[in-house]
Amino acid sequence: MVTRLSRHDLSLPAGVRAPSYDLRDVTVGIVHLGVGAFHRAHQAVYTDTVLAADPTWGISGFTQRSATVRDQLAPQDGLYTVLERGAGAAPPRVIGALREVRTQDEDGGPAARIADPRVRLVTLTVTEKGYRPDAPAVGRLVAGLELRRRADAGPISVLSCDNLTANGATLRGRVAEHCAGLPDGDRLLDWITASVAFPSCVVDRIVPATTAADRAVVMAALGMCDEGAVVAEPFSQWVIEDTFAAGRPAWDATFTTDVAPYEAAKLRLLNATHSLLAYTGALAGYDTIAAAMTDPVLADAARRLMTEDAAPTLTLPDGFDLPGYQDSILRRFADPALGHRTTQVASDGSLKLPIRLLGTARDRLSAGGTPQWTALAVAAWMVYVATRQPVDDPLAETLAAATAGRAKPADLVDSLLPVFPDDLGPSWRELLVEHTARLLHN
Ligand SMILES: NC(=O)c1ccc[n+]([C@@H]2O[C@H](COP(=O)([O-])OP(=O)(O)OC[C@H]3O[C@@H](n4cnc5c(N)ncnc54)[C@H](O)[C@@H]3O)[C@@H](O)[C@H]2O)c1
Ligand SMILES: O=P(O)(O)OC[C@@H](O)[C@@H](O)[C@H](O)[C@H](O)CO
Repeated sequence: MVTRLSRHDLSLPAGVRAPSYDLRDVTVGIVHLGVGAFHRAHQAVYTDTVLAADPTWGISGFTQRSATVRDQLAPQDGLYTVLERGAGAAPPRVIGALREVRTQDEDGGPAARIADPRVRLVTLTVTEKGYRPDAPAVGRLVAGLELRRRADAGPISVLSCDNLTANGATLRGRVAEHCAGLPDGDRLLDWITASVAFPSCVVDRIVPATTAADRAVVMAALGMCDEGAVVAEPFSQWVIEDTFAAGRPAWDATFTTDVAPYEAAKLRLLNATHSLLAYTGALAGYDTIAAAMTDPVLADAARRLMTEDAAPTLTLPDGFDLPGYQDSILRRFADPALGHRTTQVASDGSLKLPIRLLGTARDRLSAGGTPQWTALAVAAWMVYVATRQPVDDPLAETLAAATAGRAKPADLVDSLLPVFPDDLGPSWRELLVEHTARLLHN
């Protein structure tokens, strides 16, 4: 039988990097909500790197929807491997930063941990869905902040690491809305205003869902079974607004006073293009983003979405190398090593498109421009929704009902436009109808 990765046997083969600190020295300073693949390949890696110098920033991770990740990681004492794939990949690395992994019902859940005075930071990766009013993550966070207030456990910071616009301010807004519905919500909100910081940050690393084949590669490298392994590209970036209330780890990140220019560049260039490739690629029969990038028509559309539509809307940080950034995005997408599935990136479009694409469309239209490639991406989503039922989206039922029997391009566009928060006007609708007609007749 193959041994399972655990702290009792960390005799890893040469070529596999192990934690450089003693796991027994690490105490918990961070509570993380949503222990998905991305957290394990991004924030937990940055944190792992600082633990030798400061072991007070271990992570207590709480799963949000199921016990699967707890069952994968708890028997491994929170240890797991990050396997980099693609040009310049580093050797496999075992991460020890996750010192606890629990479901939200265990040991008082995240609330009890957030009330612990040694905890000074809460981080979240709960997807775009996790910020909807019906999602539980914000309520769990607020319950923890209330317990912390009552325990007089001191200031704390809350850092959203999801792909949202102004993720810190957005989360602060959701927290305030949640407090407004509580019996003693005003008192809690006053305490939050005085004691809790919500810095914004921009996260970037492509981390596809782990497959059984990935786990087999990790097992061959480790000589041990690792149920919690994650696969990532070598590239990693984190730009963080440096406004923490109770200290922070000395992460090897970019700290700044204003993340907004970085955020717009990342969402409107990288994520928008990712969505374009996901929908047009899936409609053309490509399984992965890299396969879609082998199609010259789609690769050209990806470049032109960035250069013709998104770039003119951006105010870039000083010294930002725009052509280099755009080239690097296309190179990253084209790397076949990752196998990022078009259907994974295509999920939750009703929530992602307003964040990634509609800001560019609005800005180009109000400047008198014609955002052709942005319209192509949104039209491709519309055709995808109409032809790939059921789609993976929190509004799946609404989308199915809206598009049922809508075979004509104009009808399809009119059935789906109300899903978005803003009406961008008749010329936008016309652009969508043109692209939808072309896609439906291809
Ligand atoms: N994977 C990437 O390449 C990547 C890169 C940058 C940013 N991100 C951000 O991280 C998020 C998670 O990505 P991932 O790859 O870890 O996905 P994943 O599917 O591996 O994990 C998703 C996590 O979100 C939680 N979640 C999902 N729906 C929720 C809901 N309604 N309420 C509360 N929690 C919910 C899940 O329980 C899980 O912990 C993304 O949505 C994105 O915002 C991901
Ligand atoms: O993770 P999601 O579902 O919000 O979006 C899918 C991808 O576009 C995204 O994860 C990118 O890979 C990532 O944002 C790169 O940093």
